[in-house]
Amino acid sequence: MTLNAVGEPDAAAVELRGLRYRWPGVRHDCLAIDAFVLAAAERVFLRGPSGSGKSTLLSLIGGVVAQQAGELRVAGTALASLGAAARDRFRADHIGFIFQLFNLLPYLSARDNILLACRFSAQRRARLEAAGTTPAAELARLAQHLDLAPAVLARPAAALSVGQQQRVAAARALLGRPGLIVADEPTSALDADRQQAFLDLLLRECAAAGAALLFVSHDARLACHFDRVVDLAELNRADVEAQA
Ligand SMILES: Nc1ncnc2c1ncn2[C@@H]1O[C@H](COP(=O)(O)OP(=O)(O)OP(=O)(O)O)[C@@H](O)[C@H]1O
Repeated sequence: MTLNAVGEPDAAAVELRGLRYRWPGVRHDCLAIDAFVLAAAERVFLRGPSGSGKSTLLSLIGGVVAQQAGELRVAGTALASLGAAARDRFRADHIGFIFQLFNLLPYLSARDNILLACRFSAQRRARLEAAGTTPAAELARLAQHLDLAPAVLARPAAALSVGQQQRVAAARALLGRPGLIVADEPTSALDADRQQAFLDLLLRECAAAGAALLFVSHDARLACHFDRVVDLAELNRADVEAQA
């Protein structure tokens, strides 16, 4: 358990109860989860067969889609109490997403891609200010840890290698110290050595920022680096076979 500035336990990074979700036009629930908690600063490896609902769960946690039943809290806030625009703002403030294909803006420089995280979130900027730093200084610190040289930061995202894009996506997720980092198969495009190096960096930065990490991967070799392994096929009571 982690304590906040006034010595109280931090709210769980994610807390869900009785969650159900059915994609529009589909006859079966995609997700039916009785309970799942990701504690503040906890690191969970989420696995499950293809089609078991991992990306759907991440979309719900990120407020990209809205749950149809049950309770879903992120950093203590019930997402059902927020409209779509407020969920977008909440995501920008509190969640750093790293996607499988990184979702960088190709014509913006690596530096501007990373700074976007703070441009869209006053809370991220405020957290850095409270820590006595600035987005530019924090970017420089992260870039050094993530082995992104100034010449690389100046290049358009479209001109970066896959490994560089991945580290830029990680810096963008981490900038402004959100309490939750969500990573959807971020290592699938890398060879084994670079997967391990990237995971080490991500775990170190999450620990330094006190951020919880929800990491989706098919690669069981990475699971030993996490506090807990969760198998969505066991957690999810929806009839996934019926959806196939
Ligand atoms: N936009 C959508 N509309 C309708 N059905 C969807 C949509 N997105 C996903 N699904 C369905 O929801 C189920 C779960 O998909 P999801 O992408 O969450 O699985 P996953 O565990 O992330 O799979 P993978 O490991 O292959 O990425 C699948 O049956 C899929 O076809």
